[in-house]
Amino acid sequence: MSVMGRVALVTGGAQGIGRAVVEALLRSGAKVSVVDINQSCGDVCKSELDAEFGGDNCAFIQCDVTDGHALRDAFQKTVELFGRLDIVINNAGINNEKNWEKTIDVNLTSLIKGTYLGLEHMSREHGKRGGTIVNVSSMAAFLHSPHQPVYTATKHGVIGFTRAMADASILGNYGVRINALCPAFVDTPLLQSVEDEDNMGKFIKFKEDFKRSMDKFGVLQPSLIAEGMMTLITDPSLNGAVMKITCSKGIHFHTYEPMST
Ligand SMILES: NC(=O)C1=CN([C@@H]2O[C@H](COP(=O)(O)OP(=O)(O)OC[C@H]3O[C@@H](n4cnc5c(N)ncnc54)[C@H](O)[C@@H]3O)[C@@H](O)[C@H]2O)C=CC1
Ligand SMILES: CC/C=C\C[C@H](O)C(=O)/C=C/C=C/C=C/C=C/[C@@H](O)C/C=C\CCC(=O)O
Repeated sequence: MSVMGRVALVTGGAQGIGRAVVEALLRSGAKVSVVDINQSCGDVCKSELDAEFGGDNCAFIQCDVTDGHALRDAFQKTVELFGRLDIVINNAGINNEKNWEKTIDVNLTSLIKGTYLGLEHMSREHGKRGGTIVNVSSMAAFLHSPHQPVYTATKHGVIGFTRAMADASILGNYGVRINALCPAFVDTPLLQSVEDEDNMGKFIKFKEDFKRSMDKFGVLQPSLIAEGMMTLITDPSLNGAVMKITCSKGIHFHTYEPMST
């Protein structure tokens, strides 16, 4: 599927992985709505993207994804601005073991809301023409990081939810492909949260072990994550897929055994 002329909404799109994905989409001819809580970062992002890709191709919508009404408005505004919606990237995420309830709210609850809103705007069930959703999980879902138990739980949850919804989409003939992306460590501002007790909470005492884990597994560049993301967005054969991206194996897929009776 070509993304030329298609419309995408990317949560957490103002920096890091989200920003790299926004740029990849714009480069391929999509129009993109950047939905992010950070007004100043979003303003800088918007002016830089306007300079590179032209002013009519991208919008910044300031929105806290945990505010259900604001998130609904962000979807609506995207459709009003660009006339349609084809691609939803639920990417916004935080690492906060101290305020772990907020981590569940941002990383899982809001991602579920974003998926349901995406379906309202794209599913054949709602009289729409179909589309694609990618939910951002993490390799933490496979390595159950002892430095981030709640973060890890949210990323497991993202995979379970995504795979169940992908099956629902087939059963319900939604015409929407739903996939998950699991990067290992990526060089973004999120990595700085390892230094901060306000984020790590009582697990700050494992900080050095955490850093050893980053040294061991390496740190990826956001551009590679955007490359994997574009495959999930454009490959029509992918639904319920769980893409992993690691330094050792690059872009690859997790395989599941078929369910036995
Ligand atoms: N950086 C890494 O090592 C890895 C990151 N991930 C996941 O990738 C996704 C993106 O992470 P990064 O780009 O690394 O993080 P980042 O911190 O660089 O960027 C996250 C973006 O999300 C926005 N955001 C945070 N809370 C929000 C909220 N309540 N409402 C709206 N926007 C909000 C931030 O303002 C920021 O622009 C997250 O889901 C993260 O869990 C997964 C694996 C590894
Ligand atoms: C302070 C950092 C905050 C948030 C980011 C968070 O820690 C996160 O999501 C990071 C996850 C990193 C996981 C890294 C693991 C990498 C593992 C691989 O190299 C293992 C090798 C192969 C995988 C096996 C397979 O079948 O693919």
